[in-house]
Amino acid sequence: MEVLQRKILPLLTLLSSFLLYYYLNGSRTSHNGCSLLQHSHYWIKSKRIVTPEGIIAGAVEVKGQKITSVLKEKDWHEISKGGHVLEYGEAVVMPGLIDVHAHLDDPGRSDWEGFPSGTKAAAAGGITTLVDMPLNSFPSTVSEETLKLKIKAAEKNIYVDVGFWGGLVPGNAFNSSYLEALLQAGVLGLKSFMCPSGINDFPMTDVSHIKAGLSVLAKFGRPLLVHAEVQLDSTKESDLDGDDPQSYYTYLKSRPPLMEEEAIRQLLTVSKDTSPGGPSEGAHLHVVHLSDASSSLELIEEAKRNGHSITVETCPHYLAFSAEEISEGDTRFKCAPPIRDAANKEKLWEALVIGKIDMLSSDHSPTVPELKLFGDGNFLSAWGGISSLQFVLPVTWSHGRKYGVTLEQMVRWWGEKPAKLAGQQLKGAIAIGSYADIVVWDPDKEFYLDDNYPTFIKHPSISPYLGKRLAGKVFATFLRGNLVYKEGKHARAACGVTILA
Ligand SMILES: NC(=O)N[C@H]1NC(=O)NC1=O
Ligand SMILES: [Zn+2]
Ligand SMILES: [Zn+2]
Repeated sequence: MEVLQRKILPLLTLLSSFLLYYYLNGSRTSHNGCSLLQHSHYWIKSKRIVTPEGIIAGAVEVKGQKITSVLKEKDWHEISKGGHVLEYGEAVVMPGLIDVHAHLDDPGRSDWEGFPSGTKAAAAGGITTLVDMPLNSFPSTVSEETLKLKIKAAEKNIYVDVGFWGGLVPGNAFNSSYLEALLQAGVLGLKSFMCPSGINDFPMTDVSHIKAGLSVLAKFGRPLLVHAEVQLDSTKESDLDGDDPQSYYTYLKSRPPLMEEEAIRQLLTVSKDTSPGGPSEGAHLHVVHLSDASSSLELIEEAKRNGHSITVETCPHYLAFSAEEISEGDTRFKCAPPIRDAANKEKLWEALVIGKIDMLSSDHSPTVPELKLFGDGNFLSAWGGISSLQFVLPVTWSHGRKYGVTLEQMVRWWGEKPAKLAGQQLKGAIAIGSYADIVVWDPDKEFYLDDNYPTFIKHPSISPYLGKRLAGKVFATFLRGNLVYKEGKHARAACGVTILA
């Protein structure tokens, strides 16, 4: 008995004060494991909060899932007494990124990426909402049934919110009730390819399919996203006979800017249906991953001037890299449309900065390392797709700084515009009533993306960003009020939700 008193009691006292300390300091995770923070009512305080009304020094109040107030420093002191405060100093507080173009490959190809690793990478990169593409998973999301398989695969496996695009393919394009069932089941819009997609159960569409798709989308007020490249007679494989498949220039030759230009020219013959008073008014056309900054972009400008409901995105890889720097056989850089020369890159930045390009997306399209064919470095047969999901924030910022990019522009390209495209009114802004989807990051902090950097994508080795020095480090990511990521660590439970229209 005396032993018990002398030895065990002090230990118990120590243990309970330890537990009490953690409880009071809020370092304990939430009871359901969704958050690394115990509080559900708190303030995020910083000198640089990016709001729709400009950058302010102040605090954002979060209660449950929503932002309940946004106050300037001078007004904050009075009201906040007693509340839990997360002090972030000079770090930037802005809306979590919305990536409207990611291939997460679940179900069916989770060896390529999958919902758990893809959404963990997103959270670590400051992305709080992803819209998953209908292809690269198996089966492709082209029907109500296949959407249900997506949703089932996502449930309890996603660390950020995930919405879905449905596929517009020749097999469903002229069957309006079938397409309506897919839209009613909750896809945020449709996606189609004007050239072979590289995926057998996702065949390409022509403008007649696209015209039919737009007329159905008009009833739902949702967009069609199009991969705008068409095959030309002049770019048949046979014309490349004798060209070195390990040379990036051979690949460039196989996909000239004219492929984009011609596709967009064709698209505009049907996007005019979306104009006010047109037969598909209410529908919207969105050109994904534009690479050609010359004629293709001019055509889109013309369509906008003529009242078509049309927008365009480009991706960080077209803004970060140029053909000149891609080494022989380095298929990490292979994507479609291809990364073009440095002069084109300059023009893309210019168009983005002045608003001719509306927004950014990752087009994260990973695969298994074997399909990148690093052994023989054949650009013509390796998988085309850039792995980038976790890095888009620092990549955009690091390269954008040279072009005078502002924090407000970062929010426009990665928050406001993509939220609008995906129909998410409660996302993409630090505003009262919006979801508390927030990223806290340091724009000045530089780092090497090396082995010491915590990466969460499934196959980091296939990403062309590995080994690069970047600026812009994510400290913390909040999703619907939950602190889901903090300095290399995720909340235990996968508490993202599926977003259905
Ligand atoms: N299927 C697929 O992901 N294709 C994508 N990859 C790429 O580089 N461009 C694409 O459209
Ligand atoms: Zn594409
Ligand atoms: Zn894609």
